[in-house]
Amino acid sequence: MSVVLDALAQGYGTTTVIDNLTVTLRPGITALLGPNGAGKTTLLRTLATVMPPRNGVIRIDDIAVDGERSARRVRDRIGYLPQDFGFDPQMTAADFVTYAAWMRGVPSRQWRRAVDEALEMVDLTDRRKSKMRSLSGGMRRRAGIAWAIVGRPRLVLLDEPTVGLDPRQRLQFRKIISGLGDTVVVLSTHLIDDVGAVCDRVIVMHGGAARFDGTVAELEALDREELPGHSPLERAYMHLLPEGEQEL
Ligand SMILES: Nc1ncnc2c1ncn2[C@@H]1O[C@H](COP(=O)(O)OP(=O)(O)OP(=O)(O)O)[C@@H](O)[C@H]1O
Repeated sequence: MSVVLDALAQGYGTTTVIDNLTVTLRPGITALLGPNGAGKTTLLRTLATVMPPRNGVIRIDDIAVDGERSARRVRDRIGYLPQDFGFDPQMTAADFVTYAAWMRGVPSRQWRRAVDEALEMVDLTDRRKSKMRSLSGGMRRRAGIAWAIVGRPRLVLLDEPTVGLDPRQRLQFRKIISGLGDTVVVLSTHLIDDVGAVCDRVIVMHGGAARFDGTVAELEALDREELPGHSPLERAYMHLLPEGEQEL
C-alpha cells in the first residue's frame, strides 16, 4: 500500500485549510498532531475520499483519486473512523461492524469471521450481541475501531481514536494498532503519550502546512528545556508552534 499526497490543497468555501502538502505515507503508524483547527480532520477526510482534493493529487496504490469514479476504486481499501461517528442505537455491536464489512465489499460468506476477528481485536467479543445504545462511551469507541479495521483494509484512518478511553483501554488500543502489520495507519490525536508509545512517524500540522515530518526520535530531538511541557515530546511540539503560541 502506498499513499502519496502531492501539492495537496483543501478547504471549505473561500477558506484554505491545507496548502501545498506533499507527503508519502507508508506502512506503519503516522500521527497527525497540531492545534485545534490545524486541518487534521480535513486531511483524514480527504484521504478517506469524503472530499475530493481542491488542488494537487492523492495517489492510493498508484490510482489518482480525483473524483467519485476513482474514489470508488479505492474505498474498499480504506477503513475510516470519524471523530463523531454515527450509528443506529438499536443495532448490536456485531451488526454495526458487519455493516462496515458490507460497505467495504467484504464477501458475505466472510462477514462472520471478519466481524468476530475485529471484535476480538478490540476486546468486545462478549458484547457482540449488545445494542450500541447500551455500550459505554469507551466500548462504543472500541466498536468504532472494529468498524475501521474489519476486513483488514490496508489504509486505516482514525480521527482522535483514544478520546474517552480509560488508561487500560488506551493501552489496549496501542496493542491493537501495533498489531495491524502491513497497514498504513494515520491517526490524529492530542495525546502526546500515545504518539511516543506507538507511532513510527509524526506530522505536525499548523497553518495549512506540515511544520514537521519525521520520526518520534527526530521530534524529541527538538526538545527545548526552556519551553513549557512535561516531557521532551511536549516541549518539542511547543517548539514547532509560532513564537506567539509558545507561552501558556
Ligand atoms: N464543514 C466545514 N465548513 C467550513 N469550515 C470548516 C468545516 N470543517 C472544518 N472547517 C474549518 O477548517 C479548519 C480545519 O478544521 P479541522 O476540523 O480539519 O481541524 P482539526 O485539526 O481536525 O481540529 P481539531 O483538533 O479541533 O479536531 C478550521 O478552521 C475549521 O473551522
